[in-house]
Amino acid sequence: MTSLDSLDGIAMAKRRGRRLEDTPHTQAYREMLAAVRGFQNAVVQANPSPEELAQMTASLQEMQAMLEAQAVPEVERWYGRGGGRDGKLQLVTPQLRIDVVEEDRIQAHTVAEEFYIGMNGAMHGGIVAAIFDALLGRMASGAQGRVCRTAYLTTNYRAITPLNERLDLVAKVESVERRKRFVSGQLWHGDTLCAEADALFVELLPGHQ
Ligand SMILES: CCCCCCCCCCCCCC(=O)SCCNC(=O)CCNC(=O)[C@H](O)C(C)(C)COP(=O)(O)OP(=O)(O)OC[C@H]1O[C@@H](n2cnc3c(N)ncnc32)[C@H](O)[C@@H]1OP(=O)(O)O
Repeated sequence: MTSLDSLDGIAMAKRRGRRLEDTPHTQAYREMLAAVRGFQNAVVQANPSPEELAQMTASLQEMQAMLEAQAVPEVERWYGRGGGRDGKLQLVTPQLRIDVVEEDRIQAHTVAEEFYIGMNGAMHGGIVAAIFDALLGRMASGAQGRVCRTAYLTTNYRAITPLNERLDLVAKVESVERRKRFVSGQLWHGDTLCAEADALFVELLPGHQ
């Protein structure tokens, strides 16, 4: 099964949402993902020579083939799992670290590395929105681990979001109507409000993808 073959959304989310157990093997996977993050940061900052580029491309193609030989169906993958206070094993956003979890409020922080650059030292706006999607989605899921999907997410960009600096995040449940959770969030750099978002998450019903 590939990611194109889908299970019931609730069943998939319950299996994929579990924290990845700690074994030497999964620890090695965590270390590889951390190395990929480091690599991504180096890629966006370097202009290598043609010889270096040819060498790196050949190495990457070799590594890609190793990974492709070990591909597993989505439901068995370690990527996207994790959970806990250090967030998920993923590369889409900077690592989000959850500091406080309450029933209707979450506090978290992150530091976005160079890979997430838009222009002129500012974080890419799509990444800001992706951070809110992850954090507000976590808020909507709550302690019960409700399986929700984003129906809409509106982001307002108030000031540039700097890279390589601590950013503080807060998410709140504003209201709940049946399956709908209206959630808001803010992203701060010190005393500066960089961005804020509001979103609707709808809880899935059995049988929904
Ligand atoms: C460290 C932190 C990181 C950790 C992260 C862990 C957590 C990870 C979290 C990751 C999170 C990432 C998550 C992602 O990124 S999910 C990926 C992005 N989202 C999607 O792909 C969702 C696509 N859309 C759908 O699947 C359906 O439309 C959904 C499921 C949303 C609703 O279809 P469904 O058939 O189920 O329901 P319904 O149509 O009967 O509607 C139900 C109610 O909702 C109201 N409604 C619906 N849409 C809208 C709208 N746009 N504006 C206003 N209202 C809207 C509607 O009027 C009705 O209201 P009412 O009549 O009841 O009053």
